Amino acid sequence: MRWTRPGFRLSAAPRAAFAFSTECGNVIPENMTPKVNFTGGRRRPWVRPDRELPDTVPYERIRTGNGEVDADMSSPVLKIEDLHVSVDGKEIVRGLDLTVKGGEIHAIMGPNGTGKSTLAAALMGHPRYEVTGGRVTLDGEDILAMSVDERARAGLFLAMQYPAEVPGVSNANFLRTALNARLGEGNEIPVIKFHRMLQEKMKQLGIDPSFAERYLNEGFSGGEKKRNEILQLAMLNPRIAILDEIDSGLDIDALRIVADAVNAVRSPERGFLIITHYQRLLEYIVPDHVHVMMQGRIVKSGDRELARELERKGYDWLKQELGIVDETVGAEV
Ligand SMILES: Nc1ncnc2c1ncn2[C@@H]1O[C@H](COP(=O)(O)OP(=O)(O)OP(=O)(O)O)[C@@H](O)[C@H]1O
Repeated sequence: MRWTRPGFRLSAAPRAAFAFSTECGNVIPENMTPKVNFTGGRRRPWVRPDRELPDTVPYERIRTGNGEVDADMSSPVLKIEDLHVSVDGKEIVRGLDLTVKGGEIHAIMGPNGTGKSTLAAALMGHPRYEVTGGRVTLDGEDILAMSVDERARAGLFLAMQYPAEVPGVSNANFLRTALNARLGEGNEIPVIKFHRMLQEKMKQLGIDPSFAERYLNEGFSGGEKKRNEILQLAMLNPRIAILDEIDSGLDIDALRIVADAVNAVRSPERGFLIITHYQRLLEYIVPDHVHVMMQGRIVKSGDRELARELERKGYDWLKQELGIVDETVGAEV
């Protein structure tokens, strides 16, 4: 990806790639080609139904009248098997297994420093987080073999705990670039349709229209950044959405608005992985499964009752039950 100021130019780059590369100073190749070398399974590229499809692609892309991505009508399956992730040579995620299917909401809870954000960043392909073992597939396709950009186009989305500020790139421009990259070459959304859609979603989320032309996250309050992440989710229509602490920094009303927005995009075609510290969010966004992460792996799973129990009792009872003395990833296991 390339962008310069003033009169910046931003080549095709979905949001996560952009944010990660901004954060990490990486350069994403300017001429990114759509991923079409699928060899089977249910993955499909986003091409117009009236276009000839490559031999290896068993289906067409579906597009709604208002230009929204409504790409895959199939239910996605994200499968994580024995995942190990290291940062700077230190193993943080230590053998994690999890399957998220379309229509499901999985909440991941756990004490500070147990590897939750590391898991999210590694799934999205943050270059600092090195996957040292295990397997992650989306509908059978090897996610780990894909670039950040390809993961985003395959339908993975990460709402980050600390969204990057990008001076020089307006929110609207960024979103249109990301959406067009998601739609694929030749299927770009017309400008007017895009702005209509953007205004509609901003209204739903209670975001002031002036935020469209403000630089991405620059000077946004913590809560505004989080709402903006959900705006991106609502616009990009991902298949698997990973939300890393979207509730932090939100006041009670904003929490409700954000939760309503997530509930509004809940569907059998979309799975959610929600990282949170607070049971309150899970009263609004009711999860199907709740998992507790300690020492870089899932140590207990249950339903929303588990979140309530954690709220009442804290983590100590669980540590005692499981015989865990130090839950952080720094601890020897
Ligand atoms: N980019 C990084 N550089 C160095 N260390 C890192 C990095 N990312 C994560 N870590 C380390 O990995 C460990 C787990 O961090 P992580 O942010 O994944 O935990 P978490 O469970 O999300 O914590 P919290 O609930 O506080 O957000 C911590 O010790 C942290 O310092």
